[in-house]
Amino acid sequence: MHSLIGTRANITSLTALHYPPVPEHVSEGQLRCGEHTDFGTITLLFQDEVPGLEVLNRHGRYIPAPPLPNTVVVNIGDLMQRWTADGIVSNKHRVVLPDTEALRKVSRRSLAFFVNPNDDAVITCLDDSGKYEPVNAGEYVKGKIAALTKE
Ligand SMILES: O=C(O)CCC(=O)C(=O)O
Ligand SMILES: [Fe+2]
Repeated sequence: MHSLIGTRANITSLTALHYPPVPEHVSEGQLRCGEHTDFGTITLLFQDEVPGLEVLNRHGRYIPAPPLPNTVVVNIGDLMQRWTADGIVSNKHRVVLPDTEALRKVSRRSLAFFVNPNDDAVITCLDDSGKYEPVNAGEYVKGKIAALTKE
């Protein structure tokens, strides 16, 4: 399913994210990265030392996932949720602005390794429950990315 990582037939990507210092005046509720789920299989997220990442827990409350030394955050993607028929859930997450003046003055950097199945993979529920319609992985993820850039 992931055998073609590194070729044009699989859109797994390593993305370098840069959040510039926070301007002095920001709108109410301004975020560095809005609430979302990732789309593919799993995401490996490497954060620098600037906090802000939050994950939604099962009680519907956002909790911080602060940077810890030598620690990688693993987010589950939507295709993994479909594959496992909700056995593993793609968790919502977001990046908020830091509380302190000092941390607002510095950039935040992270590296996200978005792991995706091969473009031609068909993702069906592994338990044969049919809870989700089979989807073509490439079309699914590319469609979600296209919808993002339309917003
Ligand atoms: O920068 C981060 O810590 C999170 C980024 C993220 O969730 C994403 O790009 O999907
Ligand atoms: Fe994400």
